Amino acid sequence: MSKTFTQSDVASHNKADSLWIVIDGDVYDLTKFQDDHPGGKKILQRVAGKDASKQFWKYHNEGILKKYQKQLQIGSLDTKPKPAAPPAPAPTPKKAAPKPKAAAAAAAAPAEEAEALEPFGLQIPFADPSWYQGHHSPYFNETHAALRAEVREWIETEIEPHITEWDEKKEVPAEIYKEMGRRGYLAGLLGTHYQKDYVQNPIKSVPPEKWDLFHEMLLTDELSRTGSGGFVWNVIGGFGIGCPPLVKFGKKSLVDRILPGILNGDKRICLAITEPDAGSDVANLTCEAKLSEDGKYYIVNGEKKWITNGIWADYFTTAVRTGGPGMNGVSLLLIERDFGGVSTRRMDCQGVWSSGTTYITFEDVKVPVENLIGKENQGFRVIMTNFNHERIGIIIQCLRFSRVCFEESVKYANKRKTFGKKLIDHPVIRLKLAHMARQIEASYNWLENIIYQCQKMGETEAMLRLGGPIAGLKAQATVTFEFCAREASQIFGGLSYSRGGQGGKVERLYRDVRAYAIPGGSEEIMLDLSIRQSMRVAKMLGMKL
Ligand code: HEM
Repeated sequence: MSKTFTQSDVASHNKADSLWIVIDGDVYDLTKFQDDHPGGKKILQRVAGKDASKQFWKYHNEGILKKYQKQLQIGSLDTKPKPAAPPAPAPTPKKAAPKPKAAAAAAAAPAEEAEALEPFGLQIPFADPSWYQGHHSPYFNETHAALRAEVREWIETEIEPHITEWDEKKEVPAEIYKEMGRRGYLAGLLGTHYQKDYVQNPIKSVPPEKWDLFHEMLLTDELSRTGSGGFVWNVIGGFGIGCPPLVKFGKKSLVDRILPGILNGDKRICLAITEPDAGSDVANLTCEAKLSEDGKYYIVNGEKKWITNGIWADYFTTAVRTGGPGMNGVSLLLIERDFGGVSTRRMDCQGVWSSGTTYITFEDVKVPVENLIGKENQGFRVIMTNFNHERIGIIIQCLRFSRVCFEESVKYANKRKTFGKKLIDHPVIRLKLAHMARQIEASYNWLENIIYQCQKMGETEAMLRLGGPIAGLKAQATVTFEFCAREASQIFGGLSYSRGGQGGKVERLYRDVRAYAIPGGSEEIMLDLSIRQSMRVAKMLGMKL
């Protein structure tokens, strides 16, 4: 914005028919906007011609300026200091104190030699993982820092300002999913190495051969800073659980035919397992697939419920019954919408509004046998393997949402005053923050350890040995999220009871809590499994009691 004004220029626009104000040295013309201002026009007229920064920040958060700046800002005051480099995010993170040769070799350096990375972000303790604040980490290096800067910039400029609007509309523009493909993100979110052979544009900031599971974790984590389960599930929900079985167990011809379209963001895929009468009890699902007499097709009939992204999906990775009762009669089929006989309708749910939760019916859908994923009647194992990846995704999202609740609370507690003091100066508020932080950090450290184990173990070993801990951490993460959403809501008071505005993120996340605590294995099932599975495997491996 190149135009500059003096304080007295602004002061002459102090009436309803020409209403200018100053916020942080920038000049805004609110003449037309005043009638649409949700806080009312009189309140704006009272500060017309003046510096209203203090009043503005009392009632709004940063998102409002980002959203309206282009439309309303007409220039800046001549007294505004020339912009210094923005405080965050740091554009090109470097080592804090690089040793000779260390910077270049950082990505490959053994963990114990790694230096702390430069601080990044707002530096609010616990609002980001500690390695963002210059703490040492054996897991993260410069390629992670580069990805972090890339994703955060995109989220802060292109995504966050629109999140509330998309949530209310219950839809994210299709263009955003396409952009996920264009940026190469989808090819790195499959719990595997980076799928570089299937994408036109690999990720800008990380060479494919350097990609590891910590990049994947970081990408999901930064997407979750939007504070919207609906957004995260829209862009990676169906994909992150529907696509890995195809990549890991699909026939090469099938993968070669459909994977490029998915990873480049042109086609969408989802996972269809849950049924009206079979949630966590996957072994008892009833959607049937009968082999045709000529052995070339399966004919699929049945219903699926609570399927994320189903209304927009081109492909459905679907659990079907091909054999007798129980887990040994279950297979996985890749059903294509184009086959016909697939109907989808949106379900109205408590949370994750923009994720497109769907009810699906399959009526005499003819599916070629080439679309079988894995072996007939051995789909249960594929589903179980996939659950670990799904649950890790849920854990990452829940812990970041907990951080968002914490961050929003800290910022608000530092500006809101009650009984003559800022909220942060009341011990009872600090106690709430402390209980949030201790749970977030303990859970996150367990998460890092599990990601590291996944990185080191093979698929089958990870399924067996990590199934228990991942289930336990999933429960831990959803309980932490529920706690943080509740406490943040208490700190925000009425502002988190109404939608939008300063408490908007907290209100939305509070609504999203159950979408994390129930699917992917409910807390009760997870806690039980965490012990059962861990004991079973330990016994196999020689546990002595
Ligand atoms: C660029 C200038 C401004 C814009 C774009 C703007 C925009 C908005 C928006 C979108 C809301 C709805 C709530 C939200 O989403 O946060 C709102 C609420 C409000 N605004 Fe503004 N506003 C501006 C300036 C001001 C100023 C200068 C004041 C005070 C002098 C003010 C006072 C309020 C109040 C009291 C509310 C209601 C807050 C609540 O519901 O708790 N606004 N504004």
